Amino acid sequence: MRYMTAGESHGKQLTTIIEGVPSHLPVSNDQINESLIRRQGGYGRGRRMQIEKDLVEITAGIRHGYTLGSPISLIINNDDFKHWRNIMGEAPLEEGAEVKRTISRPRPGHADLNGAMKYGHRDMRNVLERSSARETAARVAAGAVAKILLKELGISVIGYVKEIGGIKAEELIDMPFSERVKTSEASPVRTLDQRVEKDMMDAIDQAKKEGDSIGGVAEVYVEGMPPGVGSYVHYDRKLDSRIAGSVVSINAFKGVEFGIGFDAARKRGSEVHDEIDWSEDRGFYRRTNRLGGFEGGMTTGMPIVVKGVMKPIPTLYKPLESVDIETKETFAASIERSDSCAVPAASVVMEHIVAFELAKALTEQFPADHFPRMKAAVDAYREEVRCF
Ligand SMILES: Cc1cc2nc3c(=O)[nH]c(=O)nc-3n(C[C@H](O)[C@H](O)[C@H](O)COP(=O)(O)O)c2cc1C
Ligand SMILES: C=C(O[C@@H]1CC(C(=O)O)=C[C@@H](OP(=O)(O)O)[C@H]1O)C(=O)O
Repeated sequence: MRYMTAGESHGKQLTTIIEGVPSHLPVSNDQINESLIRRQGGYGRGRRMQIEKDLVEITAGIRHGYTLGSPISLIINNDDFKHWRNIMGEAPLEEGAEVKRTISRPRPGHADLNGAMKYGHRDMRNVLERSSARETAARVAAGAVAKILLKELGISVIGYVKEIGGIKAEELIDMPFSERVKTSEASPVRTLDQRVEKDMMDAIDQAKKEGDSIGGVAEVYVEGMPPGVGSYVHYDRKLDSRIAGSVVSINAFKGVEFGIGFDAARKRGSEVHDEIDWSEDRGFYRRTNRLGGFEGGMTTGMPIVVKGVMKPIPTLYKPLESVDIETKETFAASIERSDSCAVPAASVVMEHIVAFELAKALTEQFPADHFPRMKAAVDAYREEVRCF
């Protein structure tokens, strides 16, 4: 399975094309829309989210509610496009006319300056339109299809917030999956720890009041992955490394941890590794899950626990200084609108990005042309490893 996306933030629409989804998988607009709506929510978002109502249109690859095995094409409209029609250049420029409102002031923390140098753009709108996190809507659509495949195989994935602006949610290792879903959905900041929810909201409000922004940590929790998915035999088949790469590909994500993560650097081996045990009904399992579900680039069969670190939003009402590429003069950027914290929304993005990597790995490991055949193979493998 692989996917590509196209679309500018204020352009007409976003497009996602997913290739390699098995045939005969039931997929509905409603399931994808549920994911898109979840991504738009969360405390700390700016005015743009009041304009957009992300809904998917399926234009290829699905008939009568089932996948065909051919590429799936998904479209999401940008409702804001109607305000940007002229600036986005729907029609070619007339002879001698100039593009209106060109951007010559690169924003610190964004792709603007490096992207302009790389692609030779003097108007940095040509960079920022595509580097915007608006694109994560298209990625969530791909992840929503992956989540459907995983669910049919008995694998559940949920993302939530662990930390915002230094306020940490408690580790709730024993919280059941369904509780994680319910609690995070009911929380305005999508945390599992209701006691810190208000403090997180206050921290967002405070940052916003001061014209600043804050980041945090999102966590994705996965139950039901069979052991041995991924591989140790070659670097680019290690599933933890693929997940790490895809998490850092989310806009503003700067780091990844599995299980106890960076704490492992400060502990002894006996406090880090998970002892192996066996029982008649479970087969082999680990007594603890400090390594977060991976050993040797493969799943252990224990829950996958992965964290992603998101930097504070770079566009600030309290402007940072930069240099105009035309005048070479220093300026302090003033802005019209921005999110002040997008960690709650990004936790939903991360959930879908991890889901896609898991579904992709499973389609590589099991026959994946026809979903019922794939499911039979996964079920048979589960039984084989349970009796190992
Ligand atoms: C869901 C989400 C929403 C975001 N919203 C904003 C925003 O409103 N303003 C902003 O400056 N950056 C926002 N960002 C972050 C920028 O897109 C990102 O920092 C920028 O493209 C530079 O990429 P990098 O931080 O990965 O280097 C958002 C990121 C995500 C995941
Ligand atoms: C549009 C989305 O996020 C956007 C991501 C973003 C950025 O710079 O990354 C900047 C903001 O857009 P605008 O400049 O139009 O206000 C966010 O709203 C979205 O998540 O759908």
